[in-house]
Amino acid sequence: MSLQSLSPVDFKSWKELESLSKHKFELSALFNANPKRFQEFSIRNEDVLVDFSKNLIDEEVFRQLLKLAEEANLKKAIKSYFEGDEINETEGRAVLHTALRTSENNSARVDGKEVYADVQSVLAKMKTFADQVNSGERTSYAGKKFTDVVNIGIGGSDLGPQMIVDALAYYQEDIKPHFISNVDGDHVLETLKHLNPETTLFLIVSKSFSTQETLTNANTVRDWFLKSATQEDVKDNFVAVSTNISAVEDFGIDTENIFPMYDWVGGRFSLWSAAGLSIAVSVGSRNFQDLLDGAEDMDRHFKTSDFKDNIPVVLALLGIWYNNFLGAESEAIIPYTQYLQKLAPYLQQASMESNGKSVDRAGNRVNYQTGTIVWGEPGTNSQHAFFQLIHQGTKLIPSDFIGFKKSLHGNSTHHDILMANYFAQTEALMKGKSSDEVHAELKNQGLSPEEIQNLLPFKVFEGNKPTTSILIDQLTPKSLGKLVSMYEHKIFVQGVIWNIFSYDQWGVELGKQLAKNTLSDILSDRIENQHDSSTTELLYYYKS
Ligand SMILES: O=P(O)(O)OC[C@H]1O[C@](O)(CO)[C@@H](O)[C@@H]1O
Repeated sequence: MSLQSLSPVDFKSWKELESLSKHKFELSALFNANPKRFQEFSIRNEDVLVDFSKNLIDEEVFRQLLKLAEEANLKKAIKSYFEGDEINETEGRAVLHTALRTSENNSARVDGKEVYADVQSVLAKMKTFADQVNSGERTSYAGKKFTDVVNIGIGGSDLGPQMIVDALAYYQEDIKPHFISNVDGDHVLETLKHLNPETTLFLIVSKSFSTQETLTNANTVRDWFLKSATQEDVKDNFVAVSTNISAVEDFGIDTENIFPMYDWVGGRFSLWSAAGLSIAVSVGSRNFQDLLDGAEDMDRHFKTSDFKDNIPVVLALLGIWYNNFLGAESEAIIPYTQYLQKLAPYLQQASMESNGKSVDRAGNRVNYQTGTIVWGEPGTNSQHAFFQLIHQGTKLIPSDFIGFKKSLHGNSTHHDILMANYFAQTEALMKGKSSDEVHAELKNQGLSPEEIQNLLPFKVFEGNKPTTSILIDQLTPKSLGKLVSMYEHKIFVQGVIWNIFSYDQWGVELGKQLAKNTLSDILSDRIENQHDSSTTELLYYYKS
């Protein structure tokens, strides 16, 4: 069953929201008017607290946003998503990354076909592999314990695993992880410079096994490896993760060393699959399972909670409110932990490759905004980089502040300072600083009335900047699984309401095609392909 094609602009709630968006939402006034605002606009789910009370909404806006979800038939869509219907219609596929972490009824069905046993057997193979590598039972061609593992992949075959491995560095095994994604030879050679072929394990991850960057990098790495080893040794140090088994075999990888992926798991949602082998190897199979369990907890919450108490649904609706009604173009992700420094780049692909669409499910050009621009950096670094613009610039940038009650290494002096900044920033963004306050402050500093007048406009903070505080007990594999799953479902909900197909990515194809022609022009004596004059001149300049 496919998702229905309903344009959101035709919904009654959409029109209501349009007229509500003309109101002024003063956060301080809203808090003063409702002493229970925090209680009403926050959701607690086990170790996760989401406080969305510092958003530019009142009770009526929230009610209409929830209605919007109802009118978009979200309930039915969630059912189709979890039941493995072919909701990725343009590619004729189900979207079932959730099946990779389900334990419910020992069952997962894709278009009516039971896949649970197969998923579990791949997972078991991954865990055994990771355990054997980490215990030293599985050695390199030289009979040595692996000291390094290199993931070669790009996009979803890199960003998710890399983000998780980085985020869980505290839980890391002895083996050192590396990631090669860009087809930038300098980066490949820079990485190889520090590696010993006798103790390095290579994981080639490519769902299609046809991605130019990954295959080029894999070939370069294999050539480097063969300078010290033989073709026969490839089977001990190279492993592949792919749906394209025959292409992997052609590359020379032993059938035993192939971990399958599924076409019903999109690349950008594949970290839970064998594409996450670098995670299982880096942090161990137990932690990988905890990651899956955490994601499943959030899946359950998403599937069963009323929309008003449903974290992914509420986050998605807030995003739609800012994007479609208040004119925001982007949203910032600000984790208050360095471990999550790759979260924003990961979410950029997950969100922007999914919802960066301008054609609705009926094939018509949409007449409303869709996917937002996602960006961010960890606090407090971001405070010293781009917070000036969030505080005093002209753009509306709703921001997610992700913080943890406890640090991992237990240094409370640092953690309290870090979290003081987390709380202070959301408060400062909301409250701002009025001209009266600035006036009093400058007067106290002994400035003359004229000096005060000159300086005052620059020191005023308008405030009223929206933030959502996501406060989690501690960064563990389980809580991380929950956090990632939460954002995955937020993306799904937004796609349903925007009436777009979130799970294809045709928009990346054109550049790939042109790059092939351009490469042939670079490699041949003459430029044979038709280009615009700018590109032609640039190519001549490059070749000269
Ligand atoms: O795993 P593959 O097939 O090499 O693809 C890598 C990435 O390329 C894309 O198809 C496009 O960028 C992504 O969706 C995907 O994650």
